[in-house]
Amino acid sequence: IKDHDYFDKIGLAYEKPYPLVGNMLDIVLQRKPLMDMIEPNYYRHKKDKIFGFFNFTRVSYYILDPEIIKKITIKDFDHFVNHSDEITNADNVFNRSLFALHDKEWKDMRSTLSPIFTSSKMKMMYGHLSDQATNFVKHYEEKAKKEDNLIVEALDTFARFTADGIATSVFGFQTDCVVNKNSETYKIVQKMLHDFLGTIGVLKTVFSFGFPKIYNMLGLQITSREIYDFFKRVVIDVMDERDRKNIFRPDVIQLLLQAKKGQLKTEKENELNEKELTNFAANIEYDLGSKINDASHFTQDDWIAQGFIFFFAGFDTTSNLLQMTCYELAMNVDIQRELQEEVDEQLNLLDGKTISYEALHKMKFLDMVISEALRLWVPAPQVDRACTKDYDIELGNGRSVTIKKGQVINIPIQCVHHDPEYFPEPKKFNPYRFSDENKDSIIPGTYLPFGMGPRICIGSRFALMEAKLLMFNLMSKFNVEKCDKTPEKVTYEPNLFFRIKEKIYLRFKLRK
Ligand code: HEM
Repeated sequence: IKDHDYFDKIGLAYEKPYPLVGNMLDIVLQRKPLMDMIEPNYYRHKKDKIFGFFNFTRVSYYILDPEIIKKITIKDFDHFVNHSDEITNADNVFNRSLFALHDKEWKDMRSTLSPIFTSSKMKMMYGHLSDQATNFVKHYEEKAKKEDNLIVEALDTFARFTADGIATSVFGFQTDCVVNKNSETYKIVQKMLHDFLGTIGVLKTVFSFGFPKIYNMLGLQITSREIYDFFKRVVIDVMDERDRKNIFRPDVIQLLLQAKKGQLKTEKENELNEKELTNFAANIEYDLGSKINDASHFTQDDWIAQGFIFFFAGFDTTSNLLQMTCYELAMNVDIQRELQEEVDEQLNLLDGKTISYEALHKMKFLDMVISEALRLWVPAPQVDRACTKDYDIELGNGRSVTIKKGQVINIPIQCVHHDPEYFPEPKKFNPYRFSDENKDSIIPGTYLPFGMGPRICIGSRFALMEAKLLMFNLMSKFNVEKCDKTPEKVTYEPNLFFRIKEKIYLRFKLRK
């Protein structure tokens, strides 16, 4: 309770804390999902623009105002360069990943990696993902021919597709997660998630947060040896082999190898004209002014950590996006028909060929559907920043607050996305919010499914390409329908992780 009078002293509205657990009682008792717990506070304090919050014993803040969100993430980014280390400190692999790196180390790594995720590089990897999406649909076509009533469990189905997609286009190896129920790779991917999100992982994280010194003294870790060895094999051993044998394959490992040698650059002249592509939710990569040509100071473990984070950050998020897009299409049949009309128009133009990167990214309704799914069911409903230099926020009417170095601010993305002031009838799935006529009226700072500013998700283009390819192929052959087991209402698990509680079953019905 040491700091419980902190917000009274600085004159800021806050939520009354309990000893030790602060404002996290509902989470500790597993009574509510994090964002359900935050939402009433969001509306209670909205006019204050910011409120104080006790993350267990630590003083932190929730930022509610879009203008302040923009300032913190973009204009005054140099005060908020890092994510908090509350979770990342518990694990040596996560801790060296781009998500967790701090200050100059982050800037160097981000500058080194960002050329991997430009549109020209996405186009280079496109073929692998396109093959995965076609194979996925072929597999289910075969199944549907045998089973008239083909019911799938959405998360597992799309997680298998996402795992195969990342394995081939990031790591350069073919996996069998979609076609083989007992796939070894899929077991490893599930173990990776379980290490972090299972009970033991959560207890370790909470312990490391409360007692960091004892945690380190005991040499505890979250990533198991098996997962570390897996990423060592698929990152380091493959890079070494390619280097030795001079093998080239268009995937992220190839680009990492180039980055490691300091040879990777963004070639502006080869980039596609983003304005001609519809990718509303995609990131703008900021110029960090750090030109890294020599990446030799990064260690083997640094490269393993980047391979790990590409899988960890990209896998569950994209699977969830696909699950919730299909769920909404099953519940909103008119929207599904409209999407299929757009898909069919493209199919007519293609005359049996596969769709190109450009054509896929010019499909406006597909982009509207995905953008809306990301608004309503944002896969990462909250992001944070640690304050690196004291920062004053003007709150109006002569009020201000100073965020101190080391304190953490949270941005409740889901609350902003669900606020009727910014998105009328917020719980309604309405892709027209993102039509050409409407999208300019979206207030900057109120739509941020991939975060915002220089620290925005580096993989947004990859995720959108993967999701669009799957949806295009799926909609061309199947109607996605609700069945007896489809839940009418979907909620999140009552904990810190943003995972859907209900299993969502859907019917894949072959189109006539
Ligand atoms: C629908 C899919 C995805 C969503 C919604 C998502 C969302 C996010 C969000 C909200 C952040 C934090 C941004 C911030 O703090 O402002 C983030 C960071 C990150 N994401 Fe994603 N992500 C997705 C897919 C991916 C994929 C496919 C990859 C890799 C291939 C990826 C790699 C990363 C990395 C490395 C970071 C840390 C970036 C940094 O700190 O510089 N994500 N993501």
